[in-house]
Amino acid sequence: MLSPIFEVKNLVHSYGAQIALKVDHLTVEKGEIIALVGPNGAGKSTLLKILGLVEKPTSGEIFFKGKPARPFSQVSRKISLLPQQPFLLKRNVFDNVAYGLKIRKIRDKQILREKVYKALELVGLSPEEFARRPWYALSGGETQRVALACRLALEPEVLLLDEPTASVDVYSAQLIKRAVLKAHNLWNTTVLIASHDYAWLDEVPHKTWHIFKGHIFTDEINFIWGPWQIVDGKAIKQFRDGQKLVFNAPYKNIDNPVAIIESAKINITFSPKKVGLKMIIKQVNSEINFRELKIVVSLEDISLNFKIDEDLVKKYELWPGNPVYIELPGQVDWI
Ligand SMILES: Nc1ncnc2c1ncn2[C@@H]1O[C@H](COP(=O)(O)OP(=O)(O)OP(=O)(O)O)[C@@H](O)[C@H]1O
Repeated sequence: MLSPIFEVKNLVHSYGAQIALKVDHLTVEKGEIIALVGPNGAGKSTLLKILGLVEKPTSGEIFFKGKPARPFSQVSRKISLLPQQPFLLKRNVFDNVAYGLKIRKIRDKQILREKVYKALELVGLSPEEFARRPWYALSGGETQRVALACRLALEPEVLLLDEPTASVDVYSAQLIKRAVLKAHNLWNTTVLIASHDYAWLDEVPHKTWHIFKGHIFTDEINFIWGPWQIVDGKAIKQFRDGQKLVFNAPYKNIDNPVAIIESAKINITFSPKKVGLKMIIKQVNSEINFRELKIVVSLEDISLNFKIDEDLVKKYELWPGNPVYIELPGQVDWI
């Protein structure tokens, strides 16, 4: 069996006294597209920098295709990271895209031209129009696409994208999405994308990982933020509409505890007695497979997602805007 493209063991990364990332064990398979989602400061960029081998973890091991991968080593050339705020070199677009290729000893002018033009076309920039443009004569969206072209020209085995659509318009965001999927199709590139743009991510990843307080959750999960009132071993969240959520309280003291619920433990109650938490359906997406749909329900500041059989969606008319009654487990994890 092939080794995973990445394996991470006992990784801890701290900035001073603060632990930004703690991963006991994690694998990424070749050709996977994984979305990393989580609030600001969760540790997404830190994970991408460590996997990109441009930051040395405080402790722990990273394996690339089964071999130890050291930061800044030769193997890092197979991995390309597009940081949150990419910068271009003070030269024209062609020279920016050609730069990484030249470092990799590609000097033949014809090959360079072919590779640069192909990368520009991938990101939807006409080479005739853009190749000779200086770095300062580009819009924000064009700059981001040139920065992506610089990475795609290298035909990376792994592409790590940190908020690739954070400061671009819908048009550029769609072109970036198309380019990433094309790269994946052309070279079976493994892609990890940190993003807050859920609409953009829709239908891109094979998997979604949640990152929170430096921990990575690889199952489909949901977070419920407080404030929680702790009474007699119970944690209670009160909604403005008078409804309440009650879970077993965390067994140890946690600052601002957040409840974690696996999607697999969330159910809709179809009983006419209307028991459970009354929530509103926000989205029904057909992304899983043809028998199951992904449904998103919300109430005030909470939003939950889980899978549901397509037949039930039709039978009970589970369309956006309709109310549903949700049953949650009494026992949840806390972080
Ligand atoms: N160079 C640094 N020095 C000190 N602390 C840092 C540094 N880089 C990140 N941190 C801290 O580490 C934690 C994780 O940061 P990181 O940038 O990985 O989060 P993130 O999930 O990418 O956030 P965002 O969505 O805001 O980009 C944060 O608390 C951040 O303040």
